[in-house]
Amino acid sequence: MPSRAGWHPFVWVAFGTGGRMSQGSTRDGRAPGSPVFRRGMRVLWIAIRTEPWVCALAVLGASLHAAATVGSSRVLGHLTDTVILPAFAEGRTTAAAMAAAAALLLGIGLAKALGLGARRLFAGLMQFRMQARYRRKVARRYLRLPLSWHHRHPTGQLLSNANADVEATWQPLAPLPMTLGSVLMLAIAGVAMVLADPVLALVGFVVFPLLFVANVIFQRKISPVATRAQALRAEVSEVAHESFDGALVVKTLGREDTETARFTEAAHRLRDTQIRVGRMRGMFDPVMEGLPNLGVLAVLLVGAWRLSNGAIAPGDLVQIAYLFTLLAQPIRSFGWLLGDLPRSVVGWNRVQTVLEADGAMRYGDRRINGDTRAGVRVTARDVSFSYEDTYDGAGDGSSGRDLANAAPETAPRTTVLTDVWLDIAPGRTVAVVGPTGAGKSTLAMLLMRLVDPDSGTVTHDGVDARELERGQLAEAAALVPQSTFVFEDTVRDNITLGNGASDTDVWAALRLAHADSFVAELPEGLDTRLGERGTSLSGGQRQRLALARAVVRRPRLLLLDDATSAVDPQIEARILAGLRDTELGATVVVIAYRRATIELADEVVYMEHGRVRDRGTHEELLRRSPGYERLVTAYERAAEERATEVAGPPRRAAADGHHATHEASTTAGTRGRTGRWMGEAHPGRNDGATVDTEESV
Ligand SMILES: Nc1ncnc2c1ncn2[C@@H]1O[C@H](COP(=O)(O)OP(=O)(O)OP(=O)(O)O)[C@@H](O)[C@H]1O
Repeated sequence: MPSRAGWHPFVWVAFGTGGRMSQGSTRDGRAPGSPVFRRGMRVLWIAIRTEPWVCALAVLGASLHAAATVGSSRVLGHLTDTVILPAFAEGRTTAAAMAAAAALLLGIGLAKALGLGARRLFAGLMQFRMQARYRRKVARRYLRLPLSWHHRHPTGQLLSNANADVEATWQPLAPLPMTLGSVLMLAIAGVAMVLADPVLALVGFVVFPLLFVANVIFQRKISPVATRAQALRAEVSEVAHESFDGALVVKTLGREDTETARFTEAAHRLRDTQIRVGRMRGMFDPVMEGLPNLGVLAVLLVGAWRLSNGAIAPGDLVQIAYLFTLLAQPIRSFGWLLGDLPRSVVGWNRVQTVLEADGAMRYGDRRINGDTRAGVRVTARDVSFSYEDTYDGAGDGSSGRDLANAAPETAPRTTVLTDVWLDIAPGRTVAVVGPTGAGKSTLAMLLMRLVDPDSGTVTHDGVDARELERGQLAEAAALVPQSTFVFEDTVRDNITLGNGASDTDVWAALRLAHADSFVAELPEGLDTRLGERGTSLSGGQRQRLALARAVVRRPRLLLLDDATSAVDPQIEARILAGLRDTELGATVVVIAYRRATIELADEVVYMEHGRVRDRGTHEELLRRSPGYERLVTAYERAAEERATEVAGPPRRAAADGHHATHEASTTAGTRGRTGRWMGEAHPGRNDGATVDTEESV
């Protein structure tokens, strides 16, 4: 399994599907020519349309709260004039007046509490429902997108899309009902103030627009910084994911300090940007806090003058001053909403980039013909394929080389397969052999339709793979890569992956994969839970589980991409012989690096530099293909060298030449993120994994 054609975890579940990312929105939180506010309103409108009832209930709660709040000021004004002032004037008050006042205050308090509770409850419901819905959408999309798309997007970025971006998108839903309620509150308050005293109301009408203007200025200033913070959040998650995922490499090469420094740098960049956001909020919040208080002061000054003139009653002044203090909070909710909008728009754009990505992979409505119990005839006709050169370090476009988000049709590409012709008869076992970088794994991906060819066609039982209905190939074919993915689940569920296979079928598959003996020895057999990524298993055990997972589906086409590299050569040969001889009847394509495996194949396809150089039996190729002869001899020599190096009976020892030769190849040239090792005539494999013998399990 090549490192560059690395398998994304989603592949294990999906066995491939597809699409291409569509462009159209920039990542800076603004669609071209569309201001953040308008874009943000459109995002909120989507939520309102999706959850109309929950939203209506939240707004109803907010309105009740708003009306009760304004009502409470009116009640206070009324009580000042009818209860408090007469009490001061006469030195006493009636029990009936006191009871009426208490009942009024209690009623209004209850209405406020009810409104507040409903607003909070339904606003939260709306926000979390939208988050859950979009997390689901993003995850479903990921599983449907083709491998080529996953190659172009770092896992950390995908995690960030599904978490931070979705959360940011729906963050403004929390203050939204309050803000809508505030609009109502301002309207009622405006009317109440005009009715109480038009002159004092004028003071309010000056302060409220000021608050609005302050909000707009703030939103303009904070938008680009919030956008940057959102992108940096994704970057931190990417770096963290890479460091943790590559923990083994980091530890074995003593790169802890370097990785820590890399993470710290990203974390500091995020910290600095967030501090800038905080600083802006720090400047804005006091303004928002202070303006209503200035309003209260102005109201008191003008009100005192109006009172002394006898133009208003004391209750009117109390009512308006109290309204001002009450309104400060709801008006701030405009600020919260507007403050959240830039992040929301950025998050939405990032989420949309995923949701709109559908890619070039299309499906038809045809099914694979032929006998459903026999192998599939696979052909490749004049197939060429190139990879996009897509790596973008920051993933946020900041590097200026945002190839991961460049339109696929304009991204530079490197051709790795040229004019490949293949015709594999049903039930045959074919070994694909070639130096590293020759394109063997890419060919396997094409046969599994994890990617589509640039030109030419791949057919299964005569049907163009592009015309097959979605899920057909996943049903009929299985690909087992070298590096296997194990879910943190039981052995049984790791094998069936919920396909309903019986325990008898599971054991039969385990026997075929020579995994039955070690599974039987596990503490709870099929019910044993495996650690994250199968860390409780050896490399060879994981590979055999993956093989069992594939054969339990009784595939009609089985593609083994160096799938048994960590297994003892003799067991590997026995597994392959078993696959050939069972009533499975599958067509088997095995990317092979061991002579014993190659010799078991009915036919060998020899590849070099992305082309099929020769095909025939092993003996035929040895006779007429010097490159093939050199390669197979090198495999054999390396295997012998390893065998003599390994003293005593190995428990879990490297038992063939893969390790040594692969190490030689990795030191001979480094392969960067987009590096190429086309056509190096070396036989190495296995990325340093240990090889399991039967006893080792
Ligand atoms: N996702 C990718 N993006 C870009 N280039 C890639 C990608 N995967 C593989 N390549 C390149 O395509 C070429 C063929 O790779 P491939 O993995 O198919 O070769 P291979 O014959 O299977 O090699 P190996 O024996 O090392 O596994 C190599 O040059 C490799 O660097």
